[in-house]
Amino acid sequence: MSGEPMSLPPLAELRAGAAVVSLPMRVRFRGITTREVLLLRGPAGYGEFAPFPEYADAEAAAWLRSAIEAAWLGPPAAVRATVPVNATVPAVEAARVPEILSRFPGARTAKVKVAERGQSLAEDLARVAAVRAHVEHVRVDANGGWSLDEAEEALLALSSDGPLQYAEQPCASVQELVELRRRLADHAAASGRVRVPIAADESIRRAEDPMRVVRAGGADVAVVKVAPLGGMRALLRLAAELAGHGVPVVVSSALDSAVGMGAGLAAAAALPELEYACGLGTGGLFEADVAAPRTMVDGALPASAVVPDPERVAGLSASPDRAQWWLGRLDRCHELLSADAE
Ligand SMILES: O=C(O)CCC(=O)c1ccccc1C(=O)O
Ligand SMILES: [Mg+2]
Repeated sequence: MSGEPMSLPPLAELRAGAAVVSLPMRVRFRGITTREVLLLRGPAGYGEFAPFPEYADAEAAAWLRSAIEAAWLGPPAAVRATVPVNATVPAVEAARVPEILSRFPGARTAKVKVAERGQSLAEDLARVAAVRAHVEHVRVDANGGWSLDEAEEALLALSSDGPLQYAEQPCASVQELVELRRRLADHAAASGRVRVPIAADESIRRAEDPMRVVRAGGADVAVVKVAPLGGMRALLRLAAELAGHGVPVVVSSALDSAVGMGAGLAAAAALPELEYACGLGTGGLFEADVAAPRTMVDGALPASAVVPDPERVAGLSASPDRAQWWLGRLDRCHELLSADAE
């Protein structure tokens, strides 16, 4: 299924190089304030196994495949040394926008979270306006939080005083994305303005998903993440297939630690075409990380791997019961991958 033959290391080898950390976040994001990560050490470097806790083992197994690729095989050949990234602005009040943007020095693109549960369109409009005052290209991410009608209304309002680069997952289902894209095309034709492009994120989790949403006519752009897709090489194969359909990709993080970010940056650095800034700048959302933060220069990050700092890793160690939980998950996902390989 993964294409590239890569033999599965024995479980004992994975366990020997495993460390579980818990990273504190500066702001609540995706409903969480700490991010747990299991680091793996292999002959080619480090890998990150960090599926969100609520994911089932079958889905989490793809993340393990990705971690093993990073630590046992290493990155694919790069065609660029640095990767432009976007600022990621959580659903904070507009007054906090300058403080958030200051963590992304030189970024010319910002992604703004919208449609947060319990918030209003007025708050989204204020947050996006505050971002527009500082950043050239603005995209929004609703995480599927709008109904079709809400998305139509919100996107027209949010693009009334400046273009949106795209709207990421405005509605939850592929069908809604298709219909929204149609409605937005009608508005564009009637107003003479450009249509707001749609990017699919949550609609793309497994390797077969992106082609499904693209064929249905639900996406102009594909948000792709290394770990859920099963690794850097799996992402590159997908990007090539999408390029054949005229759909560019945006490589993003899944709130990765500095190690996991290395895999995203390496995949982005290996893409033949890179049209958009990548969502790989979220390291700044952590209060502490397993390695010194990469330095963002002119809105870009170096694509090189980092080595976790043992002192930081020790200081960020998860509690013994959380570490046990992660090791149990590692065992189960390893078992799933070995059944797959038979
Ligand atoms: O794309 C970015 O700018 C950062 C990554 C990001 O937003 C994200 C991180 C973890 C989980 C979900 C998402 C998301 O894109 O919705
Ligand atoms: Mg998203």
